[in-house]
Amino acid sequence: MGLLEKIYEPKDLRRLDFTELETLAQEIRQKMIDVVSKNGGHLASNLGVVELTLAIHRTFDSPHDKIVWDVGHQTYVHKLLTGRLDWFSTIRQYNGLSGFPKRAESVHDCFETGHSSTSISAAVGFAKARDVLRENHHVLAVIGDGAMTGGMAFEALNHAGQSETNMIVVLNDNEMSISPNVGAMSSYLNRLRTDPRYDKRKEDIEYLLKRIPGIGTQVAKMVAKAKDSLKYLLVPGLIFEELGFTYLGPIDGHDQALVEQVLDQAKHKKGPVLVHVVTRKGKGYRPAEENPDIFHGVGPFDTETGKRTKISAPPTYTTVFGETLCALAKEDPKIVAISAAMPSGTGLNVFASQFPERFFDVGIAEQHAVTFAAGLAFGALKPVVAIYSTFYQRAFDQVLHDVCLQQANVVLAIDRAGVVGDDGPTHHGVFDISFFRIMPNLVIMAPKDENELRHMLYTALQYCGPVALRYPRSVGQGVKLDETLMNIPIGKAEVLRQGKDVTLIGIGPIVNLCLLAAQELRHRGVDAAVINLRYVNPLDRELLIHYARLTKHFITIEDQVLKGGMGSAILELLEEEGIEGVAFERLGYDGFVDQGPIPQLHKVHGLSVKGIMQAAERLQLIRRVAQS
Ligand SMILES: Cc1ncc(C[n+]2csc(CCOP(=O)(O)OP(=O)(O)O)c2C)c(N)n1
Ligand SMILES: CC(=O)[C@@H](O)[C@H](O)COP(=O)(O)O
Ligand SMILES: [Mg+2]
Repeated sequence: MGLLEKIYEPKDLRRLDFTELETLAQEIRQKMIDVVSKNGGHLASNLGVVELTLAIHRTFDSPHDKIVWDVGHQTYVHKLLTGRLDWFSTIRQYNGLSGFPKRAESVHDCFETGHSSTSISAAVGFAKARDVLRENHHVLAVIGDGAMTGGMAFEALNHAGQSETNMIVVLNDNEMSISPNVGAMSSYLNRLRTDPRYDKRKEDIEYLLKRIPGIGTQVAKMVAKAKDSLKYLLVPGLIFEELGFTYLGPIDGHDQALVEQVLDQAKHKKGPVLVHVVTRKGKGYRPAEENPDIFHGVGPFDTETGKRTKISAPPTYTTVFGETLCALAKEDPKIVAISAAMPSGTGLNVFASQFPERFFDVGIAEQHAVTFAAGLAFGALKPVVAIYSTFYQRAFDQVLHDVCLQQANVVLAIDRAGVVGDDGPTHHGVFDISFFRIMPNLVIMAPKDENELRHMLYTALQYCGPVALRYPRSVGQGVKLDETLMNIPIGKAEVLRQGKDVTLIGIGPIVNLCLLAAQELRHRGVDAAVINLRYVNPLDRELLIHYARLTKHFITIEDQVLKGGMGSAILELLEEEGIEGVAFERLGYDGFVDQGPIPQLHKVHGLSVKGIMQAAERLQLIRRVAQS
């Protein structure tokens, strides 16, 4: 039995000495490497916080003390130390342990995350609640340097610094977001990390003071006590100090004893404290240390070599998007691209290397990314902002107020639209049609395959006004890619199959299921039309009205929540047109969706041929479909 098996709750850690802790840290790293090599997951970030997490749990008393993790992708160590070792092998799997903090999973997960830069706000909330209720516990936010680039983090620092409440922000600085970290704050942290003057000057000043005849030693002692004022002497203008925080650091986050010592110091200070901890992303596993970006969120891999299992598959939508954008940008020098800290995830890394002056990584700042794009557009450029669907939720008002209201020529590329798989409910991109569809002036399109994606991107860049283009996380359909790109008329759907008994309508690649279902229905004597809607806004009103009158039965399917989605848009259209008597079935999600493999999630939620057949049965077009 290893040491890890003997840790049932965090307090078990407190009886270990530093040699045992070193052994435990190794066991934790091995466990994470083994499990993530099978399930996939956020390995590098977790390897980097082993000593830090041990130190936090040894210094503080969770769940009495509140530990709020930012993003939450680095909570595997925390999970292993808080009674979840037995389920750890199920992490990120269907019905398994979540890859992020989950309140329902443990009392030690006091706040759920997945989206970045929320931890300080939540921690101020916990701290203020404690103050109001006159309770007595510690509150910590653990935030990475990447997450610290997000606007919410600055808003919360601003609030916390003035509030004078007791709370601790642990800044885990590994110089990395998913890719190398960007921005002025990152440069500032780098200056703090690398400034040799801090320790040197402190020693020099103490030495000089001690040499003042008669009173030197006394003064040196007084100054050493007044550490904060000494620090002002040494590192003037520390941003965090100016904001009202006591700044402690930078310290080596892999020095177990030192981290514990400084956290303990922070614990006894009054008011907000920021502890700046320097760690190495991927620490302890060479492939991850060498490629922290690849091992940020990694699929299954060989633990010996760190190599991913290669499966031959068509290119992903993301890859086709990135390559098509580069091809178009070669011809048009006005095209520029913007990423919010995800150049490789969005396929814009290729653009970044080909057109470095025309590429902008703004950090984890989706709101800024969108308004910045509006500014670029009014400055006569053609900006393409590529953000995951789930992270566009952050930029709702910027799209509405800064892009749509002013009709800015901005292309909003919505990557990871639809369910995304193992990251689960925090990351599924299943709301964007609903929240974008209500925005006046916004054209919304989604391709049925990667070839259509290319034409749509071309169309979006030709169009005058805001366009949103949504596509999923998955690999493409493996179709041939046309060399010459063409405009797809705005608001025109595509009839994939004629039919007179029922109309199956889909948007995005999920529409391909309708073709398969139409064949099945044919065997059952039902003649189904299939429409690739292409545009949710504007709708192809004429075509939809024609098929409503002809078939009188509609089945819609979308990789999206039902409320406010594509099916809802068509229902609204029928109502507006006063068309009655159309029997309607909508397939999509009803609320948050669990984690799990994408095909399984589709199946569970009826986004399948069987699901369409069952819908046809409910419409009484066919008799009962066999249950399996
Ligand atoms: C709002 C939002 N945008 C983008 C992301 C994607 N994302 C997840 S982790 C991450 C990098 C975080 O870097 P950091 O906080 O430094 O943590 P590290 O992985 O380095 O430990 C990004 C960009 C996100 N989770 N939330
Ligand atoms: C934690 C986080 O938000 C990202 O790391 C996300 O998991 C990336 O998802 P993809 O794997 O789809 O790029
Ligand atoms: Mg980081």
